Amino acid sequence: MNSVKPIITIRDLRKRYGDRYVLNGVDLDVYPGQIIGYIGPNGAGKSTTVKIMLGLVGEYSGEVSIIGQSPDAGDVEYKRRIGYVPEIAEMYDTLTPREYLTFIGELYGLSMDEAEYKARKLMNRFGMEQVFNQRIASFSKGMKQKVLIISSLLHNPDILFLDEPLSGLDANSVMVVKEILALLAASGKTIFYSSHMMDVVEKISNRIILLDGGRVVADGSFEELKGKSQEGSLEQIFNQLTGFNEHKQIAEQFVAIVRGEADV
Ligand SMILES: Nc1ncnc2c1ncn2[C@@H]1O[C@H](COP(=O)(O)OP(=O)(O)OP(=O)(O)O)[C@@H](O)[C@H]1O
Repeated sequence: MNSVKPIITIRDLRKRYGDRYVLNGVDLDVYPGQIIGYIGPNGAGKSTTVKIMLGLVGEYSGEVSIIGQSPDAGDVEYKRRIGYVPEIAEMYDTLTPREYLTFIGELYGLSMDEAEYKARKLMNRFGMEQVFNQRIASFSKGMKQKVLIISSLLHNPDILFLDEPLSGLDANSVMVVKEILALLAASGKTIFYSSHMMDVVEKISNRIILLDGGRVVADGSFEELKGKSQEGSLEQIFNQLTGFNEHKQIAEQFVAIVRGEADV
């Protein structure tokens, strides 16, 4: 790995909202071809880090370099080499996939014909040829998710940022998308995968980064993380490393309150 240059470098990244630091000195080197499972408790700072890398959040301290460029340098050229699937997407429901994907493709520098041609073919691969000209508003959650995945890949990006990309997908589609990610990584693309689905992260990532309280608290392959912990599954390792073991107690109190049985 060491002879290859990192495609993403982060040094002592800090970010605060008001008086509160949500990132407390994050250091990372990410190499081409890696599938990074980026995990951490709610509010750990995962989205904030990704948004900083995408240039969507500024006013941070430390160094961030994506494909040799700083997101806050004002140069948007590197963004053409990035794809992004947000967790909650602003999709233009009144548009059809043909209109939406052509529009996104053009934003990324494709010609209209090229974008439409590619979008149609990708939609067909997802079994959505019949709805290419239907309004997105009428789509199921999984169908919308597939359109989003296509929109992030139309321009053949080098780095892909994915936030819960399998959300809403059926079991068959999950298998297809996991395979797509593995093939993309094998061809040298870098994938930054944020998810709370530990079983999926455990299987698809070749490197797992655990963020807690705005700091990287674990970084390594699943096997390496397992070696450092007494626990077996990534879910258990996550619980251990984030110091959480009261799930039963919280659940019992919650249900007792729901049932009107306890005053906790
Ligand atoms: N625009 C903002 N203004 C103020 N605080 C914010 C803002 N954006 C994020 N935060 C805070 O920063 C912290 C980290 O948020 P972030 O969304 O990065 O967490 P996350 O790890 O992605 O969480 P989740 O797993 O729930 O998506 C949270 O405490 C959140 O409330």
